[in-house]
Amino acid sequence: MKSSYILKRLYKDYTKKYFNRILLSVFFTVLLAGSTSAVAYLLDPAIKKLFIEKNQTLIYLIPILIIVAFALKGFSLYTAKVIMITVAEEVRKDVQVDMLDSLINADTQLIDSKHSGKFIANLTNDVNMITNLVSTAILNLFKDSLTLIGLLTVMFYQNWKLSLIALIMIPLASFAARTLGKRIGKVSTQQMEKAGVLNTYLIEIFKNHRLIKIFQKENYENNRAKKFINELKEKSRKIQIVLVRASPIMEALTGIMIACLIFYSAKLVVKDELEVNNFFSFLAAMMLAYQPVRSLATLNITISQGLAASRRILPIIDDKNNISENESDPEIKITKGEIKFKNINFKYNENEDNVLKDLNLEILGGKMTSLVGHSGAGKSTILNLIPRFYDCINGDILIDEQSIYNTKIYSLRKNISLVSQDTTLFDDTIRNNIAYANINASQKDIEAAAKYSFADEFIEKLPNKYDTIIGENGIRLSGGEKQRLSIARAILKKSPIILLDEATSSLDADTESKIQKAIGFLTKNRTTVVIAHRLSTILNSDKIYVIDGGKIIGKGSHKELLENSIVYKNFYEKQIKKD
Ligand SMILES: Nc1ncnc2c1ncn2[C@@H]1O[C@H](COP(=O)(O)OP(=O)(O)OP(=O)(O)O)[C@@H](O)[C@H]1O
Repeated sequence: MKSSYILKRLYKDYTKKYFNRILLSVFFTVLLAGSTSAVAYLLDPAIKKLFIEKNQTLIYLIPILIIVAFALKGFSLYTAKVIMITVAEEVRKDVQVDMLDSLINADTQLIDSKHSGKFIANLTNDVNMITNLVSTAILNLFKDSLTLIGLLTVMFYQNWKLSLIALIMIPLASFAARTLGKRIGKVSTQQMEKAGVLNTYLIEIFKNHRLIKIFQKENYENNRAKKFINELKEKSRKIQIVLVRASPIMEALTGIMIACLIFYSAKLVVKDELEVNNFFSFLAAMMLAYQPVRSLATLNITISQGLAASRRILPIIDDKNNISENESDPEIKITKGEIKFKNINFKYNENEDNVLKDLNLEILGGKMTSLVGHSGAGKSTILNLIPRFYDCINGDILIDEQSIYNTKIYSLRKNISLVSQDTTLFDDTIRNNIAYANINASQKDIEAAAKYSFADEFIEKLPNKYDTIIGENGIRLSGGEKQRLSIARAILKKSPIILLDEATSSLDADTESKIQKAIGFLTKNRTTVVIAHRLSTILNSDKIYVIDGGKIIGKGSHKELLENSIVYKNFYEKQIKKD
C-alpha cells in the first residue's frame, strides 16, 4: 500500500470531516509561531534601547510586550493542542467503529482466518499510532514549521551569515530522521505481531484454565508466557531505543552548530559586523528553534509508525465479503419451509478436497429431518450452508423453491434459528440473553419462552431472577441450564426453520427429558434439520439422512435404514445404542 494512497485515504475517510477544526487549530499555530518569534525579536530592542541606549521611556513597555508575547504563546499552544486532542479522539473512535463494523459483518470464513489477539492489538495499539499520525503529526507539522519559519526570519533579520551556518543543521537532522523512521516502521510491525500473539495467548489462558490445571501444565504455560512476553519486550525495547537514538544525534548536531556559531560570531564581532543586541536576539531565536527542529526531525518517526499501522488496519477495514446479495434480490417468503440441496459442492479452503460432494437433500417442510453420520462426515457443514455462513462452490439451495443465493440475506436469517451444542451466551442478564432473539420482546413473551424451554424453574431460584448476570459465556450456569436458555432464545425468535446441533454430552435423566420436551415445543410443526445424537430424536424424525465423506449414502426411517444401510447400522450400534 503506497504512502500517498494511505494519506489520501486517512484524509478522505477520517480527517476531512474535521477539516474546520483542524483549520482552527492551524490558526492558533500561526499565533504561536508569531508570538514565539516576537519573544526572540523583542530581545533586540530590549538590549539595544534599555541596556545600550539606557532609554527610560521603554522600561515598562518592552517587559509588558514580552509578557504579552509569552501569554499569547501559551494560550495558542494550549488551544491548538486541545482542538487536535478532540479531533484525535474522534478519529480514534471512527477507526475503531469501522474496524468493529467490518469484523461484525465479516464472512464466517474470514473470521475463521482471523487471529483474535492480533485484532485486539490492531484495535488498540495500531489505532493509537494512526491517531498520532492524523493529530500529533498534523499539529506538529504546522506548529513547528510555522514557528521555525518565524524564528528563521528573526535570525536572518538579525544576521544572515550566522543564519546560514545554523541552516546546515536542517539537512543533517532530516537525513538522520529518515533513516530512523524506516527502521521504526519495520520494528513496529514486528512488535504488533508479537503483541497479537500475546493477546491470543491471554484469551486461551482464560478459556483453558481448567485444562491447564488438570494436565498440571502451569510451569509449561509459565514458560510459554515468558517466551511471548520476552519476544514482545525485545521488540518494544528496540523501538524505544531507536526512538531515543534521535536525542544524541540531535544533541551532537546542536553542539557542532553552536560551536561553529560561537567561533564565527567572535570573528564577526571583531570585524564590527555584529552588534551584541543582534547576537542575543539571534541566539534566543536559535535556542527557541531547537525544539521545533527536534520535533520536526522526529515527526518522520510518528509518520512512519502511523503509516505502518495503517498498512495493517486499512486492509481489515477493507476486507470484502464474498457472501453478498444484489440490490434487486427479493425477500425470501417461507410458506411450507421445504429446503432442497441441489448438487452442492463445497470446501472450506482453496487447496483442499471438497467437503460436500454433489450433495442432494430434500428437507420436508414443517417436519423433522435428522442428519446422522460419523465425525467429520459433513453434517455441521450442511447446517452451515443453510443460513449462508458459507457459500457453496456450485449447486443451489432452495427454500420453498427460492434460491437462498438470490434473496436478501437478512430475510433468510430472520427465518432461521440455530441451537448449537456449544451454547453461546453473553455476559449479560438472563433477560437480555433470551431477548437477544428480539430486543423488543415483552417480559411476558420472555417468561413464556423460558417456561416452554423449562428454563423458568432455575431462573426463579436465581437471586435476581431474570436480572441475574450470568458471567462470560454463562459461566455461572450448568450445561443443562445453558442449553435451556439457548432453546428459550430460539423459541422467542419464532422462526419457521430450526437448525439443531444436538448436544452429545449426556445430562441427568430429568434434565434430559426437560430439554427433549423443550426441543419438542421449539420444533413442533417447524422445518427442523437436526444433527442427531439421541435415539429419541432419531425415532421422532420424519426422515433420516446418512452422511458419509460429504455424500448421502442412505435415507429413510430408522427401521428402513437399519435394514438397508451398513454405515447407519454401524453408527447406531456404536454411537446411539450405547447412550
Ligand atoms: N471451519 C473449517 N475450516 C476448514 N475445515 C473445516 C471447517 N469445519 C469443518 N471442516 C472440515 O470439514 C469436514 C466436515 O466437517 P463437519 O464439521 O461438517 O463434520 P461433522 O459431520 O459435523 O462432524 P462432527 O460430528 O464431528 O461435528 C471435516 O473434515 C472438517 O475437518
